[in-house]
Parts: sequence; structure tokens; C-alpha cells
Amino acid sequence: MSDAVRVESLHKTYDDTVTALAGVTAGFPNGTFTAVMGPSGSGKSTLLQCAAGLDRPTGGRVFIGGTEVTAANDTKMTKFRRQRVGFIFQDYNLLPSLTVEQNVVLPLRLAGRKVDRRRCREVLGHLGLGDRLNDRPEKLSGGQRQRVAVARALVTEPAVIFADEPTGALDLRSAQDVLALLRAVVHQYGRTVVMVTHDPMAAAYADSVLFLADGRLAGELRNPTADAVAERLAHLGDAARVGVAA
Ligand SMILES: Nc1ncnc2c1ncn2[C@@H]1O[C@H](COP(=O)(O)OP(=O)(O)OP(=O)(O)O)[C@@H](O)[C@H]1O
Repeated sequence: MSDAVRVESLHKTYDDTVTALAGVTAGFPNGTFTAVMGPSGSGKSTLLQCAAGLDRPTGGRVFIGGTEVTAANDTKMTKFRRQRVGFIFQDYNLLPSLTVEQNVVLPLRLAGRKVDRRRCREVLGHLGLGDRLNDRPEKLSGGQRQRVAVARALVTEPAVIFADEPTGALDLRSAQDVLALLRAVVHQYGRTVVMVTHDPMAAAYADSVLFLADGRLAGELRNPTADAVAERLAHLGDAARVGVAA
């Protein structure tokens, strides 16, 4: 199975003093759902930002769909990201002045691509938003807003969708709906999802969990359960407290 995303020897330091990533090598195979977990400050968001081409690593390489994005200049990287990467954020990042449908087609417009309205409506219909096309985000619940964000991430048919705490602002029921949807995005639409989360219940929806501690990979759990994830995290916390990566 080829990798949708591969990071090699990824390093990131801030201001020459803070080491956020200390050499992470990992592959995210096509058509899989991976959760990234670890104690606060372990480098999860930095890994996501660097892997997504939103930030540049201090060292190492990032490949998306086989193309090395770290070799591209900023303009090329932005263009590539618009074509090949989808994003889902904790706070939805929908534009309040645009309707649901306008929000969803925005990435296609930004990428200068033809807008296939029938397909967009089809995706929104599958996500249970077929009757909300002309509503503005303020009229929607948190769970519905996040479903719009999922639809927006899907329409460009990206090589990978990165989700940063996508359920962090949702109640349990809406969180479960969005997580089930992300699983469907992977297992029915065949997309690849990489999700940062603090929540073992959320991580249990993924096919596997990568653990980070102190900017390094600290293990992987396949077919995770919430209990197994929570236990592994507790031990990572112990290791981080005594300064040893598990
Ligand atoms: N822009 C920045 N400038 C300086 N230091 C930063 C910056 N962004 C992150 N860091 C530092 O890099 C380290 C890793 O941060 P990161 O946000 O990646 O961790 P995280 O695992 O996502 O944490 P959390 O779970 O709390 O969101 C931390 O020590 C953090 O303080």
C-alpha cells in the first residue's frame, strides 16, 4: 500500500531553542484513518502543520501523494496544498458571510478549478445537508457546521485530509456523528485522514494511532480501543514526566 503522506526525519525548532519535532519518520497509507496522540506539547500540531505544508520543518522531508512538498517554494507549496490537501479544524473555519454551498465550493474556486455543483450537492446530500445549501453557518448546530467542513474537505478529492481536534468543540453525540463520518470518508470514499486528538474515544474510530512524546514517535496502536489508547497515553505521560520517551 503506498503512502498518501510520508514524513522523513522531520525536525522543527522554534527560535533555535524549543524543539517541537526531533526526527519523526512516519507513513500514512492511502485509504487509512490515523489518529495522532500524545501529551500536551509533544508536537502533534507541529507535525500536522508541517505534514500539511502549512509550516516548514527545520529539517527533513514531507511527501504528499509521492511529491516532495518540502522541495517547493512558498507559492508552489500553497498551490499544491489547495489542489491536494483538505483541512478540518476544531472551530470549523467556515466563512460566516457565505452559504453552506458557497463555503463548500470555495476550495475549488481558490484552486481555480471548475465547480461541479451537482457533485457538491451530491456530497452535501450524502452528509445530510441537502436541505441546508442556502443557509449561513450561523443557522447550523456545531455538528452540522463540522459536516459542512467535511464536505468542503472532500470536494477537491484531496490526497489527504488533515483534521486538528475536529470534535473538540462538539457534544458527545455530535462528536460521534462526525467521527463516524470521518470513518466513512475513509472506508466509503477511499480518502486518507490524519487526525490530531486528545480524546481516546475519538482515536478509537481510527485504524491506527501514532503516539508522540517529546517530539519523537513513541509507538503505534493498530485497531485501537478507547481503553487501550487511554492506557498507552497514561504511560506516555509517566515517561514524559521523567524525561524518557516511551
Ligand atoms: N509558534 C511557536 N513558537 C514557539 N514555540 C512553539 C510554537 N508552536 C509550538 N511551539 C512549542 O513546540 C512544542 C510542541 O507544540 P505543539 O503545539 O506541536 O504540541 P501539541 O502536542 O500539539 O500540544 P497540545 O496538545 O497542547 O496542543 C511545545 O513546546 C510548544 O510550546
